[in-house]
Amino acid sequence: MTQTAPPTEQRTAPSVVSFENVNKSYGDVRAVADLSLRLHPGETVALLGPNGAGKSSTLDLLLGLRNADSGTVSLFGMTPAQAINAGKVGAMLQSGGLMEDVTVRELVKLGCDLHPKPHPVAEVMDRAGIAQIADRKVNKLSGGQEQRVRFALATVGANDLIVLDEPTTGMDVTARQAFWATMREQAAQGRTVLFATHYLEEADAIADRVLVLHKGRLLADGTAAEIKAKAGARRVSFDLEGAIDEAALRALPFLSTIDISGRTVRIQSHDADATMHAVYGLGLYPRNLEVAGLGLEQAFVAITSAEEANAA
Ligand SMILES: Nc1ncnc2c1ncn2[C@@H]1O[C@H](COP(=O)(O)OP(=O)(O)OP(=O)(O)O)[C@@H](O)[C@H]1O
Repeated sequence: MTQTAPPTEQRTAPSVVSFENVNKSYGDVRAVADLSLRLHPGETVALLGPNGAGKSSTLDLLLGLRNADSGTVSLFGMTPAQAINAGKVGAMLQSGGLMEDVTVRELVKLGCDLHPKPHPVAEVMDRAGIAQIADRKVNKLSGGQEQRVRFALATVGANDLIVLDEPTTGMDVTARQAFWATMREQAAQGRTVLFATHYLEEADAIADRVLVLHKGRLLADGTAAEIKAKAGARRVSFDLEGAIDEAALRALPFLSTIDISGRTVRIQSHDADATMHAVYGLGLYPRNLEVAGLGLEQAFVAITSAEEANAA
C-alpha cells in the first residue's frame, strides 16, 4: 500500500484522526475490516469506494455515532465524543433530518449558539450561499438548498477537522464550485477536510490524498496520481490496415480489456510496452498510436475489480 508521508513538522504533531485496527460488523456483514489510518493537519482527504464499501460506517465510527467492535478510534488524541465536545469537529452527513419548523437563519443561529468557538451567523450564511434564503422555512427548501444549509451547519465554528459525507450530492455546478472553493480555504488555514464521494473527478481535483475502501478494507492510500499508478494500467489505441485477426488481438499479453471497432483497437494493458511488442510481433503496423495513463475512475475500477477477482 502506498502511504503518503506527511511533511516533517507534521510527523511529531498528534494525528487529527487515528484508526488502529478498527473492526465493525452488522451481523454477518463486515462493514469496516481491520482499518488503520492516520490523517494529518491541513490534508484534504477523499474516501472513495463503491456502494456498501463502508464509507458511512467509517465516518460514523470517526464521529462516535457508532462504537467499533474492536480497535481504537481517536481524534486529536481524544475520544470522538471528547473532540466533538471540544468543538474540534464539524460534520455534514447525508442522513439525519434538519429541524423543520424553523427558518434557515434560526437554524444556523442555533448551530452557532451551540458551538464553543462560533463564527458570526451572517458570515456563516454568506459563506454557504444561503443569505438570500435566510427567512425561508427549512421544510420549504430544495435538495440543493438543504445541502447548503447542512454545509453551513458544518462550518458554524472554527473546527480543526471537517467531515463531509457526499457533500455535493444535489448541488448544481456553481454551488459545487463555491463549496469546494470554501473547503480549499479551510484546508489552507490548516484544517483537515475528510470527504466521502462518488464523484471521482472531485477526488482527483480536490483531494491531496485518496483512500480507496472496498468491502470495509483499505485497498489504497495515496495521491490520485499514486492510485492511478497502483492500478498499473495504460490505455492504448491504434488503427490497423488490412484484414484484422480478432482472435490474435484478443490473445495479446497483459490485456485487461480490448475493444475492436472497425479499424480501431482500444485496449487497457498492465504492461503497454510488452503488449505493443507483441502487436509488432504479429507483423502488424499500428497507425495513430496513442498511449495514455488511466483516469482515476478507471484506476478505481481496476483496483476494486482486481480485489473482487482475488477474493473469488
Ligand atoms: N445499520 C446497519 N445494519 C446492517 N447493515 C448495515 C448497516 N449499516 C450499513 N450496513 C452494511 O454495511 C456495509 C457498509 O455500509 P456503508 O453504509 O458504511 O457503506 P458506504 O460505502 O457508505 O455505501 P454508500 O456509498 O452506498 O453510502 C454495507 O454492506 C451495508 O449494507
